[in-house]
Amino acid sequence: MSALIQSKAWQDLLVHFEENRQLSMRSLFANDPGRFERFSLSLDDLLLDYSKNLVTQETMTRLFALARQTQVEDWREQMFSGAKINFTERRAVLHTALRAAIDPAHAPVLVDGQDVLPGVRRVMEKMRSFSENVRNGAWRGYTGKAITDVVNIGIGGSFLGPLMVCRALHPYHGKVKVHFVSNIDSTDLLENLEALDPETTLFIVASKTFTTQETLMNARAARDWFLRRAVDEKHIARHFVALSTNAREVTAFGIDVANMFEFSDWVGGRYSLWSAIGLPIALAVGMDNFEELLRGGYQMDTHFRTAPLERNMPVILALLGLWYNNFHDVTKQALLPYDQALEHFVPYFQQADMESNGKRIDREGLPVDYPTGPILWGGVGTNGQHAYFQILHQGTQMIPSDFIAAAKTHYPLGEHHATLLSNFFAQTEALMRGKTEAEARAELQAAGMEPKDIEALLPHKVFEGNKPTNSILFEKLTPGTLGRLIALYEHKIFVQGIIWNINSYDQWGVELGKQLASHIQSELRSGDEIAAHDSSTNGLIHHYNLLK
Ligand SMILES: O=P(O)(O)OC[C@H]1O[C@](O)(CO)[C@@H](O)[C@@H]1O
Repeated sequence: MSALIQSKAWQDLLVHFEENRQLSMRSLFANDPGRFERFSLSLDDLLLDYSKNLVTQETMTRLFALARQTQVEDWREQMFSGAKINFTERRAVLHTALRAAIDPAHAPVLVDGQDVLPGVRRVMEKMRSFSENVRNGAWRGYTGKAITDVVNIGIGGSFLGPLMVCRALHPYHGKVKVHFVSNIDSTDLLENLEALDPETTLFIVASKTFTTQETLMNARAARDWFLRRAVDEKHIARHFVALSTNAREVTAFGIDVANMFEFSDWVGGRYSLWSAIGLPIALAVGMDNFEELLRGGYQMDTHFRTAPLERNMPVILALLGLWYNNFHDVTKQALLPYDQALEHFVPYFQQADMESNGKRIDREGLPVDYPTGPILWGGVGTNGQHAYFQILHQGTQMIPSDFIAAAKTHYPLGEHHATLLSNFFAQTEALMRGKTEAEARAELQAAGMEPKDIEALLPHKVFEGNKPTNSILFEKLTPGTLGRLIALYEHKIFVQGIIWNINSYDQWGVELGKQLASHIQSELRSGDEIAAHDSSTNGLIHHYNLLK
C-alpha cells in the first residue's frame, strides 16, 4: 500500500467518509443559515461558492491536513522559485514567471543561477512592437498591403490556449482576424485558406519543440500555398513568424530567427499561452490587453502563493475535486461555463488537466494505488441543459460540476443575460435540492393527474439531488478576470498533482501513438502488403488501401 494511502491524513479522511455517507446537503443548508458565508470566498469580484458540496467543516479540516501532510506549501514555493520539479525532464515549471515579469519590482526568479525575468520582458517588448506594427498596418506584406488575417498553425498547447483566449476576448478584438489551424486533417488548413489572400495573410508557426508532425506538415503546406502566389522565397520573411524554444529547427524550416519569438523549456506546452505562444492573442486584442491577462494571472499567483490554505481558492478547488475522486470514487468532473465566449474553455482545460494529471506512476516510479486525474468534460450553458444535463440530474453516476459565469455581459440584449444567470442559479439549486417523492407527488396531484397514473409516473419524476457543484461568479469577462480564472484552474491541477505524488509536467503518454504512426506512415508510403501488425491493424490498413 502506498505511503499516501497509509498516511494519517488519508486514513482520517477515510474514517470521516464512512461516518458521513448519509450526508444530505439539504439538511446541511437547513441547519446552518451561515453555510454560504462559511464555504465561500472571493478575490475582488471573483467569488467561489463551494457551499453546495458534500462537506462539513470537519471534512475541510481533514482535507487541509492532507494538503499540509503532503507538503503542498513547500512544493508551491519550489515551483514559484524555479526548482526543477518536472524531474523526468529535468525542468523548472515557471509559467508563473511569465506573469511575474509584468511586475517591475518582482524579485529575480532563478533557473540555474540566472534570473529569467529580463529575458521574458525582452520577448514581451518584441511582441509589443510586432503586434502593434501588424495591427496599425506598418508591417506590410510583400506587395505593400497591410496584414488583414493571421493564421496560427500549432496544436495542443500551441493552439488550445490562444484559441480559447482569443475567443473569450472577442469584444476586445481589433481589425486583424485570427484563424487557427491545428489538425493534420487537410480539411482544417484548406478550409481556413479558402477565403484568404496570400498578400495580406501572416502565418504564425507555433511549436515549442518545432518537431511536431502536424504543425510542420501544415506549415510546409501553408508555405507552398503562399509561394504559389509570391514565388520568391525572400517574401517568406514578411509572412511567416515562429513561436518556439528551438531556434535550430526554426532556421532549418526557413524562418529567420529575427522573426522568431522565443520562450524557454521551463514553460510547459499546456501552460504556454502566457509566453510567446500568446502572440496571436496580442495580435487579436492588442498587447495592453494581453498584459492585462498576465496581470490577472499574476494576481491569482500572488493569492495562491500567499493565502493560507483555508482561504486559498486553488487549494480549495483541488481538495474538493480530490474528495470526490478519491473518497467518493467519482471518475468524472464537469466544467460548465454559462458564457458563450468560454466555449473553448473545456477543451483547453481537458488538455491542461488530463495531460497533467492523467498519470499512473508516482514520483518514486511506482504504480499508484489510488485514482489520479478524473475525466474532465462539459461545455457552455444553457446548451448543455438541453443535451447532457439529464445525466447530471438523474444518471447513476455522481458528476461534480463547476458552474462559471459573469454577472455582466459585453452584449446586453433585453432579458437575455438575466435569463442565462437564472438558469445557472436554478441548476445548482436543483442539483443540490433534487425533488423528493412527496414533492413530486404533490406536483402531479396539483396538475390534476389520476392517482393510478401518478404512481406509475412518480419514480421518473423524482430527483435524488445531493449533487455537488462549485459556483464561480465574477463581474465581467475582461482580460484580467480571464487571467485569474485560468491561473485558478492551473494551480488546482498543481495541488492535486502534488497530493497524488505524480509529476504533472511531463506527458510521456502521448509518445507511443506518435512512434507507431510514423512507422505506419512509411508502410503506407511503400504501398507493400502490410502483415507485420496484429490482425485488426493489418485488416484496417488493408481495407483503407482498398478504399482510398
Ligand atoms: O508545441 P509543440 O512542441 O508543437 O507541441 C504541441 C503539443 O504536443 C504535445 O507535446 C503532446 O503531443 C503537447 O504537450 C503539446 O502542447
